[in-house]
Amino acid sequence: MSEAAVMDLKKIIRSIPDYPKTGIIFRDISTLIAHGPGFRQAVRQLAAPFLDQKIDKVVGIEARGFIFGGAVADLLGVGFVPIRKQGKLPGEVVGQDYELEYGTDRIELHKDAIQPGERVLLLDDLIATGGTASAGVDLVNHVGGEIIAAAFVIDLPDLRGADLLREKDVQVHTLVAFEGL
Ligand SMILES: O=P(O)(O)OC[C@H]1O[C@H](OP(=O)(O)OP(=O)(O)O)[C@H](O)[C@@H]1O
Ligand SMILES: Nc1ncnc2[nH]cnc12
Repeated sequence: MSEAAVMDLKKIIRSIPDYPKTGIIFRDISTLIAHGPGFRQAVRQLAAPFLDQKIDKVVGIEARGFIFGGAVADLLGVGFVPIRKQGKLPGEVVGQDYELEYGTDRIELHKDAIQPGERVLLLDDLIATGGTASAGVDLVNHVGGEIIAAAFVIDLPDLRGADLLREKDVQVHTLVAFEGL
């Protein structure tokens, strides 16, 4: 990073209690991405461990993973591939069901978006239970990509999602952690 002061990104992320339901504290990255220097720092910190890792593709998970994934792909000088919620991608897809901290869902990936053997960095804003990211890893593996790592701005360690990924031998990179739900 340049001479610019290093910011505490945690202070720029807004926390909203009882959203989307009672008991959940929503960690809202909209305040971070609206903060120019904070957003830039987050993108640079997400990409930093991977500058020399010969990444071929960044895969970002809808919707908030697109914001960071697109910027990190640009910084690494590689292509960006979206994983989207069911029914949004127009080409032939592979899909995976998964459980969320607050519900269930299905995500999809274009079958031809990643070539066999390509080195993939998975990106999302936040890891909670790890259900979403784990499904994303499975999709990338299914089309023959090699997951090099998964990177997130926010870790909710009490929900053990990062541990789940590590148990699947995925390297995990996170920038800030919020204890509790
Ligand atoms: O680790 P997990 O328990 O799976 O939760 C993390 C996921 O939940 C949020 O996305 P959400 O499904 O709310 O979608 P959005 O980005 O479209 O708001 C977040 O952006 C992650 O993708
Ligand atoms: N607590 C939380 N805040 C923001 N996004 C989330 N996705 C899953 N859990 C979340």
